[in-house]
Amino acid sequence: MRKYFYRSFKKMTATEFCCHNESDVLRRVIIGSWEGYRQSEFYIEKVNAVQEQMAAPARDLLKDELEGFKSVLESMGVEVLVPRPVGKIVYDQLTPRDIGVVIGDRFVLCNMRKQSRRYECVGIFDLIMHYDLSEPNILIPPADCFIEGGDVIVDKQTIYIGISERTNRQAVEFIRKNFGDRFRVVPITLAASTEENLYLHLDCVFNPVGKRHALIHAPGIQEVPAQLSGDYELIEISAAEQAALCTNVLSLSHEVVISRDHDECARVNAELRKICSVIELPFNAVPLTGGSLRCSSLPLQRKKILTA
Ligand SMILES: NC(=[NH2+])NCCC[C@H](N)C(=O)O
Repeated sequence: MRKYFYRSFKKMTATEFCCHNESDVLRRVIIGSWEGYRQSEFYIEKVNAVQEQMAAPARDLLKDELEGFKSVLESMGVEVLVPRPVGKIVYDQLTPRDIGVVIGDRFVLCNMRKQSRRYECVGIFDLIMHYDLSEPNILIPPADCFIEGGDVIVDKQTIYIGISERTNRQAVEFIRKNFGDRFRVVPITLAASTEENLYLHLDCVFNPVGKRHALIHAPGIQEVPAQLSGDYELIEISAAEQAALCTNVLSLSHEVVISRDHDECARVNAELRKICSVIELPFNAVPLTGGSLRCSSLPLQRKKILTA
């Protein structure tokens, strides 16, 4: 295993993009917005099996839980931004993770597979367009490249990319071309979803936590790359735990993680408590749409303190 050490890094301006590690200290994040959820029946597209099978969450519960998420983040010193409701053509802005991703000091604006999510990014334009003309820091992938942020994990000088229902091989080429000089790029092909388990994005089956651990549901990956067992101490997640989206935690640092307070996540939370502190949050509404805490958050800035 490679050795890493921690040190404090240069000061960042408020608008700078910065994400080098999944568990660097979170400074600035966009979270899901419940406002405008399912405004117009006409534009609703059930985009995954969970949405097909479950009743849609109540707006009041979405509001309470997302406001609870915001309060916890703010109490931990994180600046929280919320997308502006786009309007009736976008029925769901609960999981901003997928519409963009910060890699290093650049923002990739994602090409979404599902038509109902194609214009979701309009809600975050005000939050990402900073007019520093010296720096082309927002990348737009080519038209044949589908990529969603839930399939992209940046950690320890590596970009892991899930090849999934939503992200294709062209995404790997695009990422290699733009970031290959600075990051190792490791594609991970997800297994086909089963009746019980939806393997929608990489972060539903794999997620680094703490300094050197990672949560993993190996059956959700076609072939687990050797790098993963080399780089991490892996914590295995059962099928029932995967279905409850137990991998989908949000790291605030390598010392603190926010996880779902749910019976099915109790064992995983106990395992996590051995390596960091765990803030357990009631979060049952967004998971009825197929995402959990990682999906409901889009980090724009993490203080880079882990260097090789
Ligand atoms: N990063 C994630 N796992 N996101 C989950 C997204 C759920 C969302 N409703 C969709 O199906 O597109």
